[in-house]
Amino acid sequence: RSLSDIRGPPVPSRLLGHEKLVRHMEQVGDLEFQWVREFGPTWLAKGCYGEDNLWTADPKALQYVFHTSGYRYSKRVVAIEITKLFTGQGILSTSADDHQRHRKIMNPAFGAAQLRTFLPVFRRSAARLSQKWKDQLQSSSTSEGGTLNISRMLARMTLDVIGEVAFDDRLGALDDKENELAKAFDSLFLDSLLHPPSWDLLFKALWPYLPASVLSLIKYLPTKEYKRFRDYLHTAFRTGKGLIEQKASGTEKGSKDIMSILVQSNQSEDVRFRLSETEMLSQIATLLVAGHDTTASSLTWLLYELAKHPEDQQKIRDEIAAARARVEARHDDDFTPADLDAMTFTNAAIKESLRLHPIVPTLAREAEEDDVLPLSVPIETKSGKIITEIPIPKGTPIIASICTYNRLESVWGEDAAEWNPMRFLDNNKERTTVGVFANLMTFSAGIRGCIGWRFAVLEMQAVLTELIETFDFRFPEGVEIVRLNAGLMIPMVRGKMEEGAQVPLHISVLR
Ligand code: HEM
Repeated sequence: RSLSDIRGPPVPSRLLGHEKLVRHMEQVGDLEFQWVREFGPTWLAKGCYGEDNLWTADPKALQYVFHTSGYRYSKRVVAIEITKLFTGQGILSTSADDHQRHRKIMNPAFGAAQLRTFLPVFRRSAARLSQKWKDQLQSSSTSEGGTLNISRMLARMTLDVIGEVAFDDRLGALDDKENELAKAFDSLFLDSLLHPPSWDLLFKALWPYLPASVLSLIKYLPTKEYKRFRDYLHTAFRTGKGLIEQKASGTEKGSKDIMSILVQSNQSEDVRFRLSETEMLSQIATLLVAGHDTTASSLTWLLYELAKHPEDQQKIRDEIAAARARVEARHDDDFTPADLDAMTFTNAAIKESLRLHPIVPTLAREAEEDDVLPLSVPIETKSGKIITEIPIPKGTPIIASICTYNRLESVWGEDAAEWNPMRFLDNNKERTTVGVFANLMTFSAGIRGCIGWRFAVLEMQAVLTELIETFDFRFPEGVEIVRLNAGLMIPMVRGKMEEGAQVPLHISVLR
């Protein structure tokens, strides 16, 4: 079981391997797209200190690692420890046994029936955002509209949404520039994880060898990265403490928000399997992070694509108008989840944007035991063999290139790198089924797949319909958006990186 016969790019540094190259590449996916063309969807690259990292975008391999194998491919120490810095001991940073316990208690809050009750909140919040943008446009632009950075306000709106549906709390991030949580979150990942220096990469590569007592001190390191995470966690815990006390006091009986369901679910669990208070607080920090910026970024990329493809934007607007007519004919106030699901082109556009812009571009796992990784696309080894399985030694890191899988020509066709929502309406194509949604890896797959994917899709549908009914979006001339990798994929304007995350769009009001 050696990976030495697997091909891969030449190693630029014995000490840093490909790690620095990958973490400093100009745009998400640039190197991986090139490597797939050269070596096929599975290749070998080096981590720090010469560690073998098996990269794959192969559908069968991904499904095997993330879905079929259960917990046999675990999260890596570095990923867990970094996640702990901003979510504490929540579901995202747990290992196998604990994870099962967390997931069981959280599942009831994410069922389809529960989700339906959130739709009015999504729609109300989207309408508030519309009004906010209208006010901003009125004060700053001509009758033809004006240019706004959409990413910032979308993030504040989704923060308000998660506050309301998860904790039944009005965070007020959209209206309050000084909102404490929103400020603690602003640029958190950019400040902490973008372009890490060599010392940090080498330091983190040592974490798997440090005892737990030393790892628990990492959060106190005085650099900006660790301080930002520490401040965020502190703010999230403070916000969460009051909420938990409120819910546990029983005054909230019958509440349908995520946290109330979680508290009830926890109380009805056998004492041995309950979540501790710290774990509950960590869940709040986790939901605040995982449940808002992810959806906001995905909506940002969707509006960016629609601004670049005005003909598709119009198609969506027409579809919304037809659905609106049906809603009015039955004397309803607003769309139901079924109305939103029936907008076929709109949903195809949502899927296409999630495909091209997965905001978690890579995920790492580690083989718990010796194993054989199956491939759907055979690869040629250095010695000239064509193989469809790779024997892998215990401990091998598997790096899933989600952004590459989502653009693999063998899955998506020759135009895989292009925007084409129609691909999701062409049902004749035979496809593998990877991931939890639409054959995409954007929400990951299997037992650790995104618990909130239905939530995110419904929120995207609800917000998109409001915004496309209300505004016309155009992409401004002379602007280029680049996709930076700060753990999450962040959009920035070329030449204006110092201004942080932004997507400026020209917006005019339609109604
Ligand atoms: C478009 C939006 C979203 C995307 C692209 C996304 C993506 C992901 C991905 C890739 C993972 C796996 C992470 C890993 O293995 O380390 C994940 C996990 C998770 N997501 Fe999402 N997510 C989104 C929205 C949401 C929302 C709205 C919520 C909650 C309201 C949420 C809650 C979670 C939680 C709790 C986990 C951990 C699940 C577990 O470990 O069992 N996500 N998400």
